[in-house]
Amino acid sequence: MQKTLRDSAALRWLVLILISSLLFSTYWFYDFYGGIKGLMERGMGISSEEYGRIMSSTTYANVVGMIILGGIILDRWGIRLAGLVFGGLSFLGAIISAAAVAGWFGDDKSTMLIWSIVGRIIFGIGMEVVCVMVTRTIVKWFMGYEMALAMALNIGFGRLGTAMGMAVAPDLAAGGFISPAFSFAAILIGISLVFFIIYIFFDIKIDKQRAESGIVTEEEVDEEKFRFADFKKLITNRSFIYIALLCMVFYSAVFPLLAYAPDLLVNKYGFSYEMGSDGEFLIFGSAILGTAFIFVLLLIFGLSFSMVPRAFKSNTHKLLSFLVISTLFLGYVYVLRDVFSEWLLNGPKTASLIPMGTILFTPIFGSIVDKKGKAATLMMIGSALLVFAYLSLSVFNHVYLGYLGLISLGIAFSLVPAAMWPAVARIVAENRLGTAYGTMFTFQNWGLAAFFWGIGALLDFVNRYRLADIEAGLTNYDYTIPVLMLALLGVISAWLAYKLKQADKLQGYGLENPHTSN
Ligand SMILES: NCCCC[C@H](N)C(=O)NCC(=O)O
Repeated sequence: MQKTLRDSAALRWLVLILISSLLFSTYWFYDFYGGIKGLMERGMGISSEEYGRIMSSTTYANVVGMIILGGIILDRWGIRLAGLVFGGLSFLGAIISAAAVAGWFGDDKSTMLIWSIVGRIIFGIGMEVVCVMVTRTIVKWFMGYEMALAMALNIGFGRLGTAMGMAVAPDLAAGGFISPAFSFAAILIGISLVFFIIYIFFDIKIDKQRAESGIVTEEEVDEEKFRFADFKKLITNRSFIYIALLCMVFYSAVFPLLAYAPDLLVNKYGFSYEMGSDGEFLIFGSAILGTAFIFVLLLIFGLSFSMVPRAFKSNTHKLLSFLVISTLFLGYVYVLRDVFSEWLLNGPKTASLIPMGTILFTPIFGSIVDKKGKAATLMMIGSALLVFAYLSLSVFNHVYLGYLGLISLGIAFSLVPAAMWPAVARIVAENRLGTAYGTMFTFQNWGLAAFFWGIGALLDFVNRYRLADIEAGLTNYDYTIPVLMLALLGVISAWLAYKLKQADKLQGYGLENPHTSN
């Protein structure tokens, strides 16, 4: 058979970097706000409820079906045009948000708030469809090759964006000026769009080659398309309903918390927002470059731990490679010990370690699910860990219990997605997965809309008699009740995972069975 561009490993990985950069930059923009929540409140004069409203607005178009509509548009227009339009929308939304906080539309609070919301709505439309488009592109290039690895790397780039956005934003907003943090995040999306435009040349070429060699038939393309009949079938399938509800409730307990986690650590445990010079690692005199370097190395270690030993057949080689990576990792931690000990007292840096941890743990749990199965049980355990995490971070006041809570949260955030997304592939036929993910992301956005806003609103409400003192810096927000509310979501998630396990017993999708025979 005639060779195409995707038969070259180097080109496949180049394509992955070009398109995953969009995930990196859009996850960065989505999540960097958490690192500067306190600075935004002071800089824009907004309350926690208003901060929550800005975060929640990311989902407004998606709660009324924009992701599904975006999926249909993606089917009709294809990767190139849809990628440009939706990537362009996320860039436009980011520019509007950056212009809003820079005071371009007016520097009074309500103008900045309204335009920030407009920016986030437009960004949210683009971002979610970009996620679907990037996944499609990976399938196009990696089907029959290293698809699972490519998907893991892709989500790793996204998590790296989240972590770096949260950790670096306060450095960019030095002196309390939040505008540079917004402009930088918007520029990142612009750069990744340039990468996407470069990708388009490869996409045109491979489509030509595939057409010439007759690899893609019309029916094959049609198979992937969204159909309302599939949608109706999905939402009447008991197992799918439970897993979609679990997706909504679980992510509602995790993503919104990330938007408040640095502020929670600052207010509850007295962590800092801005980094002292002891915690700075400078490269060419720049703390931002230094932080970026530390995170990129963490990513490389995370991926090496989970992928290099697995690549060897013999147990001796597996063990040897694990020992070599562990030694290098310990050396890295030792050299940076002073920096890390400062980081663990800084709100944004500590919170950013949660998404970083998932890069290490998600592939490990993924391979456990492959080998041992027990997907529904693991989702129950992950949800129970959420309950522990949020009890530790709310009703108790000891900082070490707080760290333990954050670690549990990181494990839950790795365990549930690692078990959930492959489980969907067991419940739903492969050629209907696009519709299934679009539907689940829509449910997810309903939950996110409520809880991004709800945490901020509840925070203002329970602290209503102390708000003036909080603004004056005389006292701190009490996060107990808002975080306790998230513990309740953990309980509901565990119950939904249990119901999923029961439904699976009846319907026989085999969620508890291993994916591989060994
Ligand atoms: N903070 C990034 C938001 C990503 C939203 C997206 N719908 C999603 O859930 N992706 C899967 C994931 O686990 O990130």
